[in-house]
Amino acid sequence: MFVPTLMGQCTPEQQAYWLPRALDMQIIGTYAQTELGHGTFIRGLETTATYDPETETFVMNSPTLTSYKWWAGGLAKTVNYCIVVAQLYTKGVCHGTHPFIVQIRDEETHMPRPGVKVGDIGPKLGFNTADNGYLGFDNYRIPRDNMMMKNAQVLKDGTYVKVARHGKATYGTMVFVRVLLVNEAAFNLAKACTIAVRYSAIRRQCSPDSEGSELQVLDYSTQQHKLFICIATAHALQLNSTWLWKTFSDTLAAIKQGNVDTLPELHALSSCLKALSTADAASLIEQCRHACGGHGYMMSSGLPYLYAFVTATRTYEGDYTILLLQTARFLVKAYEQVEAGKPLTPTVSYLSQAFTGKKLPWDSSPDGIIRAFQALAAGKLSSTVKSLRKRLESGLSYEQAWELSTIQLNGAAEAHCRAVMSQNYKSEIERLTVNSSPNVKLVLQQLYKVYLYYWALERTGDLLLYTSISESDIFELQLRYEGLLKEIRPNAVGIVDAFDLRDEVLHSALGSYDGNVYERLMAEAQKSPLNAEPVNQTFHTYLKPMMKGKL
Ligand SMILES: CCCCCCCC/C=C\CCC/C=C/C(=O)SCCNC(=O)CCNC(=O)[C@H](O)C(C)(C)COP(=O)(O)OP(=O)(O)OC[C@H]1O[C@@H](n2cnc3c(N)ncnc32)[C@H](O)[C@@H]1OP(=O)(O)O
Ligand SMILES: Cc1cc2nc3c(=O)[nH]c(=O)nc-3n(C[C@H](O)[C@H](O)[C@H](O)COP(=O)(O)OP(=O)(O)OC[C@H]3O[C@@H](n4cnc5c(N)ncnc54)[C@H](O)[C@@H]3O)c2cc1C
Repeated sequence: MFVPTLMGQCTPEQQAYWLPRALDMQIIGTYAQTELGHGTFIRGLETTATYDPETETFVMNSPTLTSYKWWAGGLAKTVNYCIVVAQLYTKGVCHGTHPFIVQIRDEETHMPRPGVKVGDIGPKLGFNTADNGYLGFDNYRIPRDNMMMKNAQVLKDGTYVKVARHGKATYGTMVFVRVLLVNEAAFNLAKACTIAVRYSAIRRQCSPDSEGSELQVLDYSTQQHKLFICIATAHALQLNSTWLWKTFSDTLAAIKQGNVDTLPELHALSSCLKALSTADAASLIEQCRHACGGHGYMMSSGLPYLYAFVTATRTYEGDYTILLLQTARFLVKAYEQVEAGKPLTPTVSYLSQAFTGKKLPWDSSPDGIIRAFQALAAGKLSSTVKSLRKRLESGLSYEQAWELSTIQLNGAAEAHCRAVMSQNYKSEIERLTVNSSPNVKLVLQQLYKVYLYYWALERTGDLLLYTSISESDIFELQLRYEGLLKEIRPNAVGIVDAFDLRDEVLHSALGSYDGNVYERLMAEAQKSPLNAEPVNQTFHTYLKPMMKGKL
């Protein structure tokens, strides 16, 4: 995050100075925004940067314990520089949060600079290869030029000058990383389902009849139900990630031309896609672990590490709930635009035909299901706006009405995101397979149908509310879904092999390409320190005395 922020928040002159040093690893930096007391609420950050025109410096200070920077990766022992997000004060006026480049350690000795308190925040659920740290300032001075001045400046005399064309320019790095995290979610879910599907092809357990041999667990419908949605979702996230990256790049290009019109939609998309992709990936990686029984619980399976790494992405770079609420803000505005007969931006254009007051006729084709997801999202949004307005009419303020409606707002945002993801998934597969062989087309179509049927069956309650789907339609869809799993089974291992993930990347005794699971599990077990000697010394110091009643 250090380099992208230098690129996004520095003037060209500042980039010319800092970027080569960062890219050359002469300086190592991190992005320190979150504090002990605040992560989500950026406007509530307490670290201060007060400009002193006498010395043309900013005085960095941590006025409270809760103002200590907390969490930044590499902060504890690795970095010697930080991008610090602090409340900017000049001429006695606070201008809100701004980014500053702050040296925290000596470039030669690596000792913390005087006035800087820095350390490690301690063990975490995962991510323990990163030294996430804390950072406090005691009236620590930095040169005026260390304020990142692309979007705002403080002149030598302390005059504050706003440069950015849009109010949230300083939030740009977060949008960039959120876009990257959708790809990260896809990549890690692909690893987990490669491990689980390969292992499920090796593992034999239970024989349906006394004479027969034990079945590959991948043959069981319940195992296919656990795992094939994981494969389908890995593809869905990858294709949405590529689509979102293009949307991001187009928006950035437009902003460079002075046009910020598409930024609100990008913020809404990056927020909900980051939220859903990281949450789906984390829960499906856990599902892959469930599918591998006891051996899935071994660190040597690679699955606990993947889960611990990915579940953090649901929180950092914007908590799941918070980001969905950002998307909901955008959706409520879109609803008002429909009412006013105004044009809509592409990803919410389906709303213009949605509020008919009638249930959408159920159509179980892939396009029909995508339309149903859109109807579901529109229905939830409409119901949410109705709740908001009912609360406003009761005399509540907008903030109070909004807060009371946030559960529904999040539901509407999640439904919208599912509809967008489903639409992108199908259309990207069709675009990319135009010249593919019939077999490749068939397999990829089967996978997006798994995704559509799975989520339709997960949302039958909502579909009954907003479409004409009947009990028998649901019964038929369930049968069709279960039949589709059986069609995919023969290709399942080939499909995960196609992720082309090397053993060194999988780090898994269960998922290695050669399938020698049991030999690898035993080999990993031998590495346990407890196997260094036949009798551990704790027998003599604890067990034996206890057995003799001497403890
Ligand atoms: C090479 C591959 C690598 C990939 C990486 C994988 C490995 C990564 C490994 C480790 C990395 C971990 C690093 C983690 C870093 C962090 O976690 S950094 C800290 C992240 N923190 C957050 O995300 C905080 C979340 N909070 C916020 O973003 C904001 O507080 C907020 C919730 C958006 C609220 O902001 P605010 O109160 O200022 O604004 P609002 O009043 O809600 O909205 C005002 C209007 O502004 C619009 N808005 C808000 N944010 C943005 C934005 N980012 N872009 C554009 N517009 C934005 C918002 O829509 C409102 O507009 P409106 O008034 O028109 O509705
Ligand atoms: C592994 C990891 C790495 C990280 N790396 C960095 C880094 O490099 N740099 C950095 O600056 N930060 C980093 N962070 C911090 C991260 O950005 C924050 O943890 C994240 O933004 C969430 O903020 P928080 O922890 O204060 O949680 P909070 O915002 O306190 O959330 C706690 C709970 O309150 C809820 N909540 C909060 N506000 C609202 C609201 N308005 N409405 C409804 N519910 C609400 C949340 O949904 C959540 O359920 C990292 C975090 C992790 C886990």
